[in-house]
Amino acid sequence: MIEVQGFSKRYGAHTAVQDLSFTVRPGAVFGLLGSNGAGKTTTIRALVGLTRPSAGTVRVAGFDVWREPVRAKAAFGYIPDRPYLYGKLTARELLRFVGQLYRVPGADAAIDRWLEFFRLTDFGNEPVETYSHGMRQKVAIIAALLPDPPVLIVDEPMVGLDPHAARQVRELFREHADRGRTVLLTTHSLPLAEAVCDRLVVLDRGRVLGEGTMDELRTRTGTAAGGVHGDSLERIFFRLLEEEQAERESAERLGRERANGEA
Ligand SMILES: Nc1ncnc2c1ncn2[C@@H]1O[C@H](COP(=O)(O)OP(=O)(O)OP(=O)(O)O)[C@@H](O)[C@H]1O
Repeated sequence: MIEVQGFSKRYGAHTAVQDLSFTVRPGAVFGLLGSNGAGKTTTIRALVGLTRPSAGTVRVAGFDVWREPVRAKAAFGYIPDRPYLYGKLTARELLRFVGQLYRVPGADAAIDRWLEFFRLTDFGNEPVETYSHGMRQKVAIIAALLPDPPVLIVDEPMVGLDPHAARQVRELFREHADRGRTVLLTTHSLPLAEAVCDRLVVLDRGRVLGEGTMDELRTRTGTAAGGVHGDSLERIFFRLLEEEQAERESAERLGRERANGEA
């Protein structure tokens, strides 16, 4: 379970996220979508204990991440958008280290299975610094999933992955949730979000433009009819952005008219 209540983050005068609330229940994959700079990574960083909220609370598995960090952190796996991995360690050494940290029973056998799954077996004893971007991403994904965490928090999982691995990862997230676990992910891949997410929130400039299931968002934006297969979320996404822009322009126009009237 993930609970975000009234979360805001300010950097000086700039508000990166404004009053964001959502809940992700066990069994669900929840997608956090939005344009560049919308506030997705900021939200994820608050949830994993890297960015302190300016206001509001963030809870994982029932624990406030900032009041009970150790208990909260034991409950989630985190796949960052730019994973930091100890480059001098081999993938096996690094993953054994993670296994020991989380006291994963039978970690060695599980690591072998994971390396095989991601076609990394032949590279398992090579230092991670020699890995390609996609191979590192796979190691970061294994590190997060090895302890089989109740909550999985993922920032841009598909960057650098080949199509085969991208499909494997998409299925892994779905299976993780289907086993009663909680998955939160951010992505720019609308097809991924549409295929795997049960609920979505669309952010722009730190504010929520829309939240709900695909069906709820279709109804809310009136995008149910037409289009080609698989483009639903794209149409929803652009409709929400258009609505927001129209509202902003109308508010600005009103402001100008008032100012002119008073002058
Ligand atoms: N450490 C920081 N100091 C100042 N401003 C920051 C900091 N981190 C993020 N921001 C600002 O907060 C806003 C949200 O950034 P964030 O990284 O959360 O966006 P994002 O939705 O993840 O974008 P992207 O899709 O490009 O990764 C941006 O305007 C960014 O410039």
